[in-house]
Amino acid sequence: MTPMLYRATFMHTPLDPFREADALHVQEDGGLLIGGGVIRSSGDFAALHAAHPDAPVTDLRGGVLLPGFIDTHVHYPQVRIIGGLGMPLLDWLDRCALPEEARLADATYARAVAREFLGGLARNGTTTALVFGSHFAGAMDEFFDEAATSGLRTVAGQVVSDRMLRGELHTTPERAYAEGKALIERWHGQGRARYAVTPRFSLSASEGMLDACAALMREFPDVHFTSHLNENRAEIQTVRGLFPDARDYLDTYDRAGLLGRRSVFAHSVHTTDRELHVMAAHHCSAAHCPCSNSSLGSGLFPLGRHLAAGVHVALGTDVGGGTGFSMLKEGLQAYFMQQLQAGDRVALTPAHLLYLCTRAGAQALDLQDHIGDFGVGKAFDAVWLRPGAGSTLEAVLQHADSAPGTLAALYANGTQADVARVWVGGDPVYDRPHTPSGTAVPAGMP
Ligand SMILES: O=c1[nH]c(=O)c2nc[nH]c2[nH]1
Ligand SMILES: [Zn+2]
Repeated sequence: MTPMLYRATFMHTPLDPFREADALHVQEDGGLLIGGGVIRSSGDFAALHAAHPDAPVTDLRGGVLLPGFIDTHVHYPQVRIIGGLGMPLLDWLDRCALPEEARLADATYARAVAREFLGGLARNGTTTALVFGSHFAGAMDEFFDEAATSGLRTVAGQVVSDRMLRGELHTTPERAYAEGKALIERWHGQGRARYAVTPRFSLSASEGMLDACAALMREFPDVHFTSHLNENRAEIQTVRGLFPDARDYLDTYDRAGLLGRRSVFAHSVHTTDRELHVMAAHHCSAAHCPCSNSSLGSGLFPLGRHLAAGVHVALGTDVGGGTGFSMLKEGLQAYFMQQLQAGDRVALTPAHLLYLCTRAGAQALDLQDHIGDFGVGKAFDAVWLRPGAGSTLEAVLQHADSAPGTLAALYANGTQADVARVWVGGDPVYDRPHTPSGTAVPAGMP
């Protein structure tokens, strides 16, 4: 297949800015040579064009090309209930989330929701997501089927619970195991789909249920694991009462054998030093969800303590406790929340925000060798941000005097409307309606 040459100003973070200086790599008027959906070569456009004069050129000047965003915590059944403001977690679950999740018993309803959900990801430049699924196996088949059509990368699993929710959402450990096994055999590794074993949280999962999850993890060692952890004080108190022998919330998962480098715990707002130490020792990741934490009033995520303990951190939108699919907004909110920290503040730079939205997510999913940056050999998963003509963001970018300044402006001002085109594995998965081809470069734009 003839390779394609993409001409763009691109930025990415192949290094971890929390550990290394100069993690933000910027290529003004750059080129990315793509063959078979993979980056074959990268650098200065003129040099690449001279070396590959026959490669067709896609001109993406007049904007910025970034690696596709990676959302490490987002609920598929909750897309229609975004915006349930004014409640703490457990009330919000009872009043907003769980009644809607029960509706996914209907496969036709589930399919429509899956389509809306996947469309929301793609329109916002998210190319990979760790997706909290539905309690219904049938709804997961609908989801994976729609995900294949969407072209997005998804790591998703049936959510399992056997107490404290609503009867319709409960299952048994035996059934959870059997349905999970069938779903893994049907979907894990098919195209761009992967499976995540997903007990909702220890509050709604008995020891027997967590053991059933662990049995799946043992039988299929390359699947992922995700759940919630230490989001809300009332939740933590309830978990303490349900697991009197556990040392803490994390221990409820640890005792079942559910911690590993593919384990992602959402929220981790009130996590103790002991728990952080154990998470780091097992190479677990935390999915920080700052919009959700703000909306549900869950608390200020202790990023500094996670980093100091060596716990890997990525970002999640947590739709629908969160407020939408935009990873730009999520990054900005992460920055805001660090600004509001009293003592333990981590000053997040634009490079940190880009890293948290891209490569950090890849690492949380143990997919850092395949996605997350524009290194040679990585899949071409990308988002082209190009503000609309006459927009405020266009005006700001025209006057940005540095690459970090441009990136900061994208986080401060960028929305779904600025996402012009999105690719996964070199395949276009979203094209903004009525987008000019990208050949005309507004004066002053990068
Ligand atoms: O933010 C959250 N959203 C949920 O749906 C959920 N379920 C358990 N814990 C949760 N937290
Ligand atoms: Zn969640």
